[in-house]
Amino acid sequence: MRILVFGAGSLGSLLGGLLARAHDVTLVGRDPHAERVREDGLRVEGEVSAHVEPAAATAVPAERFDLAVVTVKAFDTDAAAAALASVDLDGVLSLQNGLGNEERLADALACPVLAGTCTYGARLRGPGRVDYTGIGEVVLGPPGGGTSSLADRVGTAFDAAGIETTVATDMPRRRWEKLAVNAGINAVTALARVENGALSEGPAGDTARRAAVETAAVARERGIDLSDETAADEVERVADATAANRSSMLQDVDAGDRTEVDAINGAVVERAEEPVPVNETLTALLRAWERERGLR
Ligand SMILES: NC(=O)C1=CN([C@@H]2O[C@H](COP(=O)(O)OP(=O)(O)OC[C@H]3O[C@@H](n4cnc5c(N)ncnc54)[C@H](O)[C@@H]3O)[C@@H](O)[C@H]2O)C=CC1
Ligand SMILES: CC(C)(CO)C(=O)C(=O)O
Repeated sequence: MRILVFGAGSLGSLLGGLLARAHDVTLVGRDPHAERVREDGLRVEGEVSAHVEPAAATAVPAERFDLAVVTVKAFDTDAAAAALASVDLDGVLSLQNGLGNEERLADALACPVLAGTCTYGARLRGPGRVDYTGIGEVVLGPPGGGTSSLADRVGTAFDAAGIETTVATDMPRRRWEKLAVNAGINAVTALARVENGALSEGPAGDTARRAAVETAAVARERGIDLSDETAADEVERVADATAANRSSMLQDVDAGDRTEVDAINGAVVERAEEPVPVNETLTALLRAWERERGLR
């Protein structure tokens, strides 16, 4: 399969590196990372060690691809969609966190767009080097649910590359469940400057669970079968399972970078029909932090 990975940072480089073991992969990212991959290949270290040599560029090549995997941060999705609009593609898969990415890609592109959630852990360590920090899985399928031959083909391709993959027919529920987890964990750990494990016993755990429960209520307003208990239990389960993690949003705050709060807690606030005070507060505080640093 000819696969384009658009947004070759941490997650895109890890998955692109794993996919390159079985497919013809082109990474689109930024220099110096893209340049080093062109010169010396890509080194995957951590849970798996590999040295692969995918093509790498800073702009989309004028070639045909069977699939584009989108792994830019949510606030870069519109630019990614604009860049992909000129590419001859059979399909697109978003593996981004947050809500709205698939819809924005589908609005801009003629080919089918698949939704995806990813619990692999990845961290770009320097040009040409990516750390595989946690084994997870990719779940993918049509954004509105149901089956598709594209989803089946992509699932087979990911399996062939040794990526733990589930082709799902209930992506709407899975996307909202992942959103509830991120709405609970990411913003709270970023503001408190704590690792995910601090939510299990500490005072911030209740805030995380309440943000997730608010998210579940908004999901039910939109016909998604997601209970308060499931949302709260998933926050606790994931926080325990990733206890030593600094969440991606905390890593963004650590680095002084823009966060994905608009696509996570902000997306809950934007879609809520009833007040969601915890998500409103988390969104406002992170936006204030970003504004203070000229990030928005
Ligand atoms: N890193 C991880 O372990 C996981 C990340 N995610 C999600 O995956 C998405 C990506 O996350 P990360 O890889 O951590 O972010 P990242 O910031 O490391 O990677 C995104 C990359 O896309 C590049 N990019 C953006 N626009 C571009 C353009 N127009 N042309 C070329 N390159 C462009 C950026 O330079 C950056 O290197 C986010 O939505 C994140 O929440 C989900 C699960 C795990
Ligand atoms: C599941 C969790 C919270 C793991 O840290 C994550 O997806 C993230 O950090 O973005």
